[in-house]
Amino acid sequence: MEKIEVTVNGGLSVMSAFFNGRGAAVAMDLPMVTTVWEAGKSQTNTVIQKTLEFIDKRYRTGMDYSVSIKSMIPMENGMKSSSAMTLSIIYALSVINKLNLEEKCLLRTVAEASIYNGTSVTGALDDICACYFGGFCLTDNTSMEIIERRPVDNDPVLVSYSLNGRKSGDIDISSFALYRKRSLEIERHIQRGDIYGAMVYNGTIISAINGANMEKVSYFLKHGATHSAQNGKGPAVFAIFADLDEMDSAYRDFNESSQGWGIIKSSLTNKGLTSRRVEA
Ligand SMILES: Nc1ncnc2c1ncn2[C@@H]1O[C@H](COP(=O)(O)OP(=O)(O)O)[C@@H](O)[C@H]1O
Ligand SMILES: O=C(O)C1=C[C@@H](OP(=O)(O)O)[C@@H](O)[C@H](O)C1
Repeated sequence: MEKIEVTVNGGLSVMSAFFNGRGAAVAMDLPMVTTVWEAGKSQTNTVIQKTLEFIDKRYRTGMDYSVSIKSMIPMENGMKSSSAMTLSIIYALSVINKLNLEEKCLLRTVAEASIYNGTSVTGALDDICACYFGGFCLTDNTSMEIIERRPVDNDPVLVSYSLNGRKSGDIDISSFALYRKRSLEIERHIQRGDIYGAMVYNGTIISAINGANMEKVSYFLKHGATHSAQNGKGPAVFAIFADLDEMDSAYRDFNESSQGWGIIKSSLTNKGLTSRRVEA
């Protein structure tokens, strides 16, 4: 039996689309490997079932599928696990069913499915693009258009993530409208090419709305991070270092000082989606 295996990476938020529909994200080397094959219905979570249901309704695929996911991306921490998952499943289904979706149509379909399966408010096209293409991606999630893509340097990054996540689909974005003007400053950082500055300001504004785990930010800053803040809606906190020795010691010392939190050492990446056929 033929199976389709899809690999995509997670990422970080640069500008959350909750303010005005425009969002930006950057890919990070943190792979999720998803395998999909035609089979009787398997035990999956509701989100996966809803994703399969969306594609069946739209393209009348009329088959049952099994999905297996091996992921390095912590869930519900703003690290793009749901976009990676929805993209991978839909990409695999499009190959299996020979849907021949052109790129733009594929990405929009994934965004619509992300709203349908309850993991996204705006469709999160920014996150889907970063997972699909790699690098930096700025999108308008209201018109479902890609505004800009840029390659990134493979800078190393530490991310502290919470074992008690925060689901994007549950976020009430009504209060974000009050901060719309402030979010224009995030865009100015992006226009100047200051991605890390944008990430810090984005995380800082959302922390002002939802609260943040500031002790994690201060931990990283004290250990030499040049930039640290909540990663978008969080609760994960990212940290960028200029000095790799300082970064290593922040990584090493972390475990002893934290309960209910994990730490990941990774780097930004320009790697996009890859797929291959595998035999069962
Ligand atoms: N490895 C996985 N296996 C199954 N479902 C997953 C996996 N990763 C993410 N998900 C789904 O995506 C949801 C997380 O979505 P979301 O709150 O948007 O988190 P994130 O900020 O990581 O994108 C999870 O609750 C789960 O339904
Ligand atoms: O639900 C959504 O529409 C979004 C969720 C957020 O991503 P995460 O789910 O990764 O936090 C945000 O960064 C993105 O711009 C839009």
